[in-house]
Formats: sequence, structure tokens, C-alpha cells
Amino acid sequence: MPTEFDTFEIQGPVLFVSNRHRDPRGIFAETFRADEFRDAIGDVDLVQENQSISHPINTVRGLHYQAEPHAQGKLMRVVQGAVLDVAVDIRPHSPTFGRHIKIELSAENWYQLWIPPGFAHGFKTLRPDTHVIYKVSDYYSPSHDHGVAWNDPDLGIDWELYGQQAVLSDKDRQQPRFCEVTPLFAGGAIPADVSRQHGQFAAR
Ligand SMILES: Cc1cn([C@H]2C[C@H](O)[C@@H](COP(=O)(O)OP(=O)(O)O[C@H]3O[C@H](C)C(=O)[C@H](O)[C@H]3O)O2)c(=O)[nH]c1=O
Repeated sequence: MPTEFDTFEIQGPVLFVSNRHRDPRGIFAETFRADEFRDAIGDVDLVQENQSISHPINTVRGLHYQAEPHAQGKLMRVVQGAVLDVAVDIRPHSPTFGRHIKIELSAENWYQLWIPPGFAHGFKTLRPDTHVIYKVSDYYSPSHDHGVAWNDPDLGIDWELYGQQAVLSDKDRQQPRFCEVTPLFAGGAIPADVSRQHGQFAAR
């Protein structure tokens, strides 16, 4: 498990760096230990692990979050290739509401990024055939799975595309603007009872 960790100016996310043991065969690292994770993050159970493989460079997945009561914390790492990982603070009462962190996670740097519940998350691949593996603190719940437009100008995220096209899912091409969903956050935790009609959010 990582032996060092660092925090960001936005309270919540934590960067872990695995302690690597090198020898002529290669590298060994403990990439996760529940005791060290608990010491750094607190009493959080990681109940599901996901893997996504993105073939094209400039694949953008996000920005996604699960609504309460199934909001997910995510422990992200890249085992092949590299991503620009982005987490947007959508905690209604946070002083950094709407602001984001951005960091490169790669098979080379062995970084792991903990993103607590209350963030919309996404990444852009920096290499072809990038493999991302991540543990989450609640199970996938399709009815609580929501998104925000990755390129919403109000969020001001520089995805460093330099004029190239992002490769997106149909779902991510039509995510709502941040301003469309923020009124739903204003009342506190992200409501679970929103439904998306034609790309718009309307409380049921
Ligand atoms: C997230 C998830 C998805 N699925 C199914 C649903 C679809 O049939 C298929 C692809 O799902 P989606 O297009 O939502 O996958 P991504 O675009 O990679 O979304 C994920 O990537 C961004 C970066 C995130 O932060 C979230 O973890 C997650 O939303 O996998 C599951 O069966 N279980 C799951 O936990």
C-alpha cells in the first residue's frame, strides 16, 4: 500500500504513492492495504472494483457521480497508459463548490487518487489502450448514476485537448450543464430523486 500521501487545496481528495520495491526482475508494490487506507481516510469500506479500458487517446469518461444515498468515493489508479484525472467538488455547502482538482495518474507514476463522495469525476486518456482500475465505496446504482457536461464552461476545466476531439459515449455527449443540476444540490446532499428527461433534470 502507498506509504506516502498528499492532500490538495480542495479538502477531501488524497494522493497516494505506492512504495515500490525494485530488483533486476522488475517492481513489487503493495497497492492497497485496508489498515493504511483507514489511517489516511477513515472508516470507509471499498466494496466494488472496476476496470475500464479506453483504446483511443483523448477518450473522456465523465463527469459522473452517484446521488445519495449511493454516493461513491473512488480510489483511482492507472495500470497501463495514463490519464488526466479530474474531480469537481459538488458538495453543496463546500467553500470550494464547483472547483476542481486535476492530476496525471499513470502506470509510470503509480499514483492513486482518493476522491471522496461528493465529487463529480472524469478522466481523459493521455495514451492509447489505457487501463484504469478503481475501487468504490458503494455499489453501482444505475438509478443514482448521474453526470455533468465534461466541457461545461462554468467549470473551467482545461482538458488539454489542444484542438483535438474528445472521444465520448453518447451518454456523455448529452450530460446536463452544471447550472442545470446545481439547484438540486442547494438543499443539501445531492438528491436521489432526480430524473433526466431529454437531457434536463427535473425533480420528480
Ligand atoms: C460505472 C458502472 C457501469 N456499469 C455498466 C453500465 C454500462 O453498461 C457500462 C459502461 O458504463 P459507463 O458508460 O457509465 O462507464 P464509464 O463512462 O466508464 O463511467 C465510469 O467512469 C467515470 C470516470 C466514473 O467516475 C464512474 O466510475 C463511472 O461512471 O458499464 C456497471 O455495470 N457497473 C458500474 O459500476
